[in-house]
Amino acid sequence: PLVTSKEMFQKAYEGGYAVGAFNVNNMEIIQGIVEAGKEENAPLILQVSAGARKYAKPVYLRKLVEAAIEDTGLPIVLHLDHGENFEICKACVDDGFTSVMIDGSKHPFEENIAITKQVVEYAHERGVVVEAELGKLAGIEDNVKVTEREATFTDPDQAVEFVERTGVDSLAVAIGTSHGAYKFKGEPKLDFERLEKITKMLPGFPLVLHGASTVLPEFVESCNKYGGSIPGAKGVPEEMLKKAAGMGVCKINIDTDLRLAMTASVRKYLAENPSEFDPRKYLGAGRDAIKEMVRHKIKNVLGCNGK
Ligand SMILES: O=C(COP(=O)(O)O)NO
Ligand SMILES: [Ca+2]
Ligand code: NA
Ligand SMILES: [Zn+2]
Repeated sequence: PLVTSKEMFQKAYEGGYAVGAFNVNNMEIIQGIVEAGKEENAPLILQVSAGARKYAKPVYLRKLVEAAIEDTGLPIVLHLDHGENFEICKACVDDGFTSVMIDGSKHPFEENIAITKQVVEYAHERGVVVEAELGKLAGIEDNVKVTEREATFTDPDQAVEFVERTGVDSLAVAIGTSHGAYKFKGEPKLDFERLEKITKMLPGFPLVLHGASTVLPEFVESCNKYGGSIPGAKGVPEEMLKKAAGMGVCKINIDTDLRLAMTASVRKYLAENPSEFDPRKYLGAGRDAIKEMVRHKIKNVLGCNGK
């Protein structure tokens, strides 16, 4: 059924595991993810960004998610990822989403609180849960000195005040991750002391980890081998994700690993089958790769299989 993440996160928190939040843009991506969830009997969060709504049109994504629920009977959350303003959050609440993120992290603290409260009020009245964000995800570690970079991370004391004043249901925290395939220049590192402190100060409160793709080497190598060029791509080691899942993190966002699984497989298929031109062949190969990757994440990283 279509569900909110309320119970999902409570169970995840108590069970010391996390639920996967996978970005969706088309049929094959959704099918790959949902097939994996079915095989592992896992709850799923299918998240739609503003870009996905523009690419596929809201109605197609909504109907595809409805189809996934009808086809599998899994508990599935339809979530808006990185809602930039009240309007898009409202549109998704009105559109039947069960969860929305209002990403006010680029605003000053008080503005972030104000816009988040506005979304919480509208969403809660309609039984929809809200994710917000405090702190800025680090950009690529270019010439930003560590101290400056740390300054953009989530402040634990502010997090407590933010949650109390907004009534938000979950909070995305910045502890060193960033979006995309180039997360670290040097050794991957997350600020677990900070995560520990936030977890202790907000016991039982669900935290969300963005920018959590591992940037799986097998797909990076395959992309580069079959005509791609993504040198130096690097993500979050799976051991770190497991550690975070055992703490207050209940939702782990994965988009880049989906993109790499699809892209690596399509490149490989086309390179190995030059005379093939049936989209079902190469999109099917991408779908299979996504399914296997998501199964691996559910079983070996998130721990939400059979939950
Ligand atoms: O946070 C994410 C995805 O992050 P990745 O780029 O690491 O998959 N979406 O909101
Ligand atoms: Ca943000
Ligand atoms: Na957890
Ligand atoms: Zn994100």
